[in-house]
Amino acid sequence: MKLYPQTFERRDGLCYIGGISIKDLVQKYYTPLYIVCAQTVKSRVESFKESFKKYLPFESRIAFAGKSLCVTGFLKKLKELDTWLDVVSGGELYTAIKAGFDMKRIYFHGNNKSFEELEFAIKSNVGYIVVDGFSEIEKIRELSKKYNYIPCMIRISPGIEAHTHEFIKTGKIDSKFGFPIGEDAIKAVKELSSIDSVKFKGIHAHIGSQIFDSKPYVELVNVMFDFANKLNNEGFTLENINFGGGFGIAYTEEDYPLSIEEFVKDISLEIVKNMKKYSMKDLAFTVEPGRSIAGPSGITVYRVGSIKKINGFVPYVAVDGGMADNPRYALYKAKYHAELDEKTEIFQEVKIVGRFCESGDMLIEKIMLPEVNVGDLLLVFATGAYNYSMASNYNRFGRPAMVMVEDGKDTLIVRRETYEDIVSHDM
Ligand SMILES: Cc1ncc(COP(=O)(O)O)c(C=O)c1O
Ligand SMILES: N[C@H](CCC[C@H](N)C(=O)O)C(=O)O
Repeated sequence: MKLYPQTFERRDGLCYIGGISIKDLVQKYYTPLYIVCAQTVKSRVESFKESFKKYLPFESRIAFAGKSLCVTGFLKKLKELDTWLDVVSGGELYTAIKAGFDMKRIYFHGNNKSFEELEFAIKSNVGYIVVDGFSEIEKIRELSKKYNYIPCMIRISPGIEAHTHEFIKTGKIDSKFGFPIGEDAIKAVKELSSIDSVKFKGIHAHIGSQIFDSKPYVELVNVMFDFANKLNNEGFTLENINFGGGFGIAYTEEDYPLSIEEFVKDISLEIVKNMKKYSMKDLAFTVEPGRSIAGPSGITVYRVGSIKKINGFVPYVAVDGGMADNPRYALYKAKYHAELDEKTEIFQEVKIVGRFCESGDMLIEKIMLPEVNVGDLLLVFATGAYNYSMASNYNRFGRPAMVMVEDGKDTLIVRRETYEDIVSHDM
């Protein structure tokens, strides 16, 4: 099934991932449990790389969007796979440092970076600070008194509407992110370049997330080249154009996003056309996939703790997690696919709810499952991105553990939070 991580399989009535039975993993690490399939991560990264190699005769960079899953163990895996990285906070940057990431391969984003975060990034020698607004330019001007090399790009809002959830559209002109393309963006480049320590490196845009087709990207490539050409005409040279992330994934059988290769092909062909049209050279191109690498690599395992049947209504199946480890239904009415660990024969429609004190604490509004009993293990698929990274301690539940599996080996990359962890910040 397209929603399964690559190494997921059912054998003799049990589910396996990375060559290990989920029952065994749960015995060792309890529930809820996030499981990451390293093989899927690897093959999705390779898929980006191979596709660019095939269709783009220029340098390409795959910068993993840390916001989708930023934990040391996961970033170490990406480092092994030789990716770049996009971070949006001092905390994500610190995690990258802990993972031993090459700082030169980091893009530092954010619409309201603090002075301290900017200084931290400059001191850490990050590859690029992606400047997001005029207030940030003033912070950089101040920092230039102390530091003599500040590599900057600008984020532009390109005026492109991607068809996705309203909350995750970011390319519109009326957006909190970036400089509106046109006069403002040109003014930003001029102001930045007039600062002695600043080395202007290029332009970036991100149009939104969970996008299923390549049309808005093709439009984006054209808009970015048109703008790059304007900058060239004003005397500015660029070394990098970054098209952001947003490549959609399937959460249910009804989702049909383009494959990684299809996205990359369409983007690359448009880049090639534009390079010719404007006779440009010596440019590197970046994409920042988060969800499309981390998402399909992860599953979450819960244990069913209570079942409530109400005459004439769909039964409630409550698991030992919910909106604090996966807030995406509460935020976006996001849909997920789930299955039971040891049973496959479809039997009834149920609602999957969590254990948090909120009626909107739902994981799946409606799903057909086999007969469910208290104690069963429920697997929710495609939870690798924006689950752990958006998790909270609501109701003072600890965040679940995360384990990475590969070739029959399991590695704990996040330990389960204890009661002590939960009170550890209280004074
Ligand atoms: C600047 C930037 N790059 C990349 C991403 C990654 O998006 P996605 O996880 O949809 O690929 C986002 C948004 O999440 C973003 O804001
Ligand atoms: N930061 C991304 C969206 C992240 C969406 C993510 N939080 C989700 O759960 O889908 C953006 O602005 O395009």
